[in-house]
Amino acid sequence: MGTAIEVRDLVVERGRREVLHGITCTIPSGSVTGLLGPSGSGKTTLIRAVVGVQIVKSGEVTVLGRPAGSAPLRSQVGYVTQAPSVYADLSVRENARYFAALLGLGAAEADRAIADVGLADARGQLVGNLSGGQRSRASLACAMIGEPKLLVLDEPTVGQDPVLRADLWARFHELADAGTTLLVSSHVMDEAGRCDRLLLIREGRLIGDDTPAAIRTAAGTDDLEEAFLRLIREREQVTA
Ligand SMILES: Nc1ncnc2c1ncn2[C@@H]1O[C@H](COP(=O)(O)OP(=O)(O)OP(=O)(O)O)[C@@H](O)[C@H]1O
Repeated sequence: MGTAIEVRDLVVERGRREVLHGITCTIPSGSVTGLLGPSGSGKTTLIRAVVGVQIVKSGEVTVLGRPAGSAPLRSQVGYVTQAPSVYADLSVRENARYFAALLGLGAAEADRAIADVGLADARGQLVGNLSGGQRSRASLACAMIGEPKLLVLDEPTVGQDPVLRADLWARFHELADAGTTLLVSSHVMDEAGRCDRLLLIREGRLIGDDTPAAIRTAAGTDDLEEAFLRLIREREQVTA
């Protein structure tokens, strides 16, 4: 398994305050990596650096062997922000066909992506009339068109019911099995166990980078939420 993302000594300032303090990690190809951490810990900032839309103070981010944000990566990286990025005045199908057309792809690709996120029955509806959870899935469908090699998803399951969340996670793993790399942020600990690997971030620092099983073993608990808390306490003792 190769490396899809390599982050080295990444320091980022936002609003003249340092919010990432030297992050180093590698993310393997063809896997689902979860980026977990409390609100404000720096998940979105790290994601933005990976996608190449974040000004960085120092350090390096390499994606699929190229500097993050470089032009050849544009068709290979799908990014879904927390705010759905679809057109409210177009239907689900029109949105998907528009994004497919930008990549030189046809209606079949668009329809497949819509079905993949469970929106086939709502494909004719205007996005502006969808529920919040449906709108997020419409945005996800558009990012999945063209089978990008890397899919970066910022809290993709917020607002989804348990059945849909399970379906989406199953789909993420199917994509990973087919070779796609997924980086998925969440602050919901019960989703952490669904990932192949976890990056645990707190206050702009990585405090865990391993498989869920290894993190549970290291922390001496089966409960990932408790494991995260123990890692935080250990850190605080080390730095006290
Ligand atoms: N545009 C901005 N200008 C200044 N500071 C910002 C900006 N965006 C985020 N920050 C700060 O950067 C830090 C990290 O924010 P970030 O959005 O990366 O956290 P997060 O872990 O994604 O949070 P959440 O789970 O709430 O989305 C926070 O302290 C936040 O206040």
